[in-house]
Amino acid sequence: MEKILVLGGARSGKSALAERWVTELPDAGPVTYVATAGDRPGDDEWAERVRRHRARRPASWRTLEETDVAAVLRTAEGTLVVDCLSLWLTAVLDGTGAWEDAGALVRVDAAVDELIDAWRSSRARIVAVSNEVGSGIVPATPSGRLFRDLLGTVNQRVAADAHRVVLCVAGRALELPAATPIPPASTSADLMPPSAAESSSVTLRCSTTLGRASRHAPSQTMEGHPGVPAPVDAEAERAARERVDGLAKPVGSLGRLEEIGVWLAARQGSPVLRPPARVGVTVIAGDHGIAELTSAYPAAVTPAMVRTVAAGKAAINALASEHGAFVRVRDLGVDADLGDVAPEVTEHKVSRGTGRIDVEDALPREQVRAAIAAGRTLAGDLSADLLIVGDLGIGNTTIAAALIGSITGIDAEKATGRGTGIDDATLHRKTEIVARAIERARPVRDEPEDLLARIGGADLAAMAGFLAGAAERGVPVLLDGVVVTAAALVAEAITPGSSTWWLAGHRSVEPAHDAALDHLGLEPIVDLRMRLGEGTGALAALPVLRSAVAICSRMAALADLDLG
Ligand SMILES: Cc1cc2ncn([C@H]3O[C@H](COP(=O)(O)O)[C@@H](O)[C@H]3O)c2cc1C
Ligand SMILES: O=C(O)c1cccnc1
Repeated sequence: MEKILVLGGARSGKSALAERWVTELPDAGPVTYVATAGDRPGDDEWAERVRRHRARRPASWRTLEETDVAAVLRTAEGTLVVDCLSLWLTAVLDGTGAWEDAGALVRVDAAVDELIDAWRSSRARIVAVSNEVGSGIVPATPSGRLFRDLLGTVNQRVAADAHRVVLCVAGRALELPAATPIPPASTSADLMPPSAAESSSVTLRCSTTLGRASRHAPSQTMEGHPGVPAPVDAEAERAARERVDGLAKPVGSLGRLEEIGVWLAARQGSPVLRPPARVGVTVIAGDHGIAELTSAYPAAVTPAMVRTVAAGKAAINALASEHGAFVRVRDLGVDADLGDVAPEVTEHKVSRGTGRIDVEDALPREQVRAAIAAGRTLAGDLSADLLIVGDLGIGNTTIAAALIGSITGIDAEKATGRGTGIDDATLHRKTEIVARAIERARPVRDEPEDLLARIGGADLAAMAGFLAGAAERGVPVLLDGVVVTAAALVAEAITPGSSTWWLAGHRSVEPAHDAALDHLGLEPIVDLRMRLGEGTGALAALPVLRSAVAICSRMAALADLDLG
């Protein structure tokens, strides 16, 4: 059920807001108010505060004075207001003696882990209130500093698993955006947009106070089974459809947004949608033997663009920083030495370029296998709850056309496009090369590894492994353009049924794209006449996906309209 975190300073209006929300809920069911304040014998002012709070609440609410919040969350049904996590933390510090004894911090850690676990798994709808205490100057006392740091971390961890987080200031609520440009402690620094780089050391330091400040999406903690896509939650899908149909609008009037919302609910495993909190873009680069014959640009652009993505200055970086996604780039098969960019950029490199696919194999089968495995690893080593993979490599639209032609059966004339913008003579040559590649691949068109060895490349193989790996782990993917969708066709052959975890982000100008999408039964979300790759078309669709989540999670029910 829905989890909401309300943050704010003292007297910001946070408790009143939480209570008002719950009072106004049409389907709150039985409401339990969990007061974590505890007694303060002999403190009359405190007793008066508690009395005032109580008087404000509806008489039908049950009040539970309880500091073991985790136990309450585990067994609760209906709706809970937990007020507040800061007093709960105070009680934990009191109970463990951790104010003075640093050795007792492990027990605080354990209590926080337990709370987070209960928050995540609780069947109740929960509105939790907590203090935002980090804005002032550094407290003068060690206990003040300890409390401030611990509470900041608790708030981060609770927020990471909340459907909504709001910040109250002066009695007004500010809805906090879902995506936070802060990488989890476990991932490498190359996921940061440049603007976040300065604050990263602070972030990582804070997040280790309690071991882990952010969680992996549940599906990410599962290894996944090679060759088998994770199941989707049909019951969540049915319940989400029913919920969406019952919102304050004519049935079906929000069109594709409704479909996307229901699709995502089935993959998140809950009819109550959560906006994607961490969107990870992995750009996979490689060179191709045919490039000089079929592209408008020289192959030297590939390594140059890898550097540009790593520097945060490519189109994909611009879109990602605008829409709260992280970008990393990996060289799987660039025909240049990129070891100096950053060690992780070449961590999975398997080749330098490929053979000319019209006359020879692209690469040996062992390299294909290694690249597929690398792709699977890359899909699993991010704590992202929405994945995007992008392509980078001069000549790669030729490879895409050949793969799409081989798998879907469309001929080279239909499959071949102008890529980066080639002239008629180059288009003619490219079409012949694609036709010869399709011919060479005919005997192995149903064998993904052999097909990639003949007419693919390390980058395409890694993208295919990535897309299969995401489906095996149960992480939704937004597909990009023609190159990524060519890899998706291969991934569907590696792990049949993978496409159930993918949404087509956009429709590329490249002619083979439509055939590939049709083959997969996918309908693109946007058509902006884009033809770049890098993952840009997928990111162009991300705001639409967020819109779908917004309508599905924030609207009133039709049944609650006051028709006089
Ligand atoms: C500066 C530049 C940046 C790019 N970013 C992606 N691509 C895209 O265009 C290339 C594929 O088109 P073709 O098959 O015609 O070579 C790939 O690098 C692809 O990622 C780029 C291309 C260029 C020139
Ligand atoms: O659709 C794509 O992915 C694409 C199109 C042209 C050039 N590079 C990529």
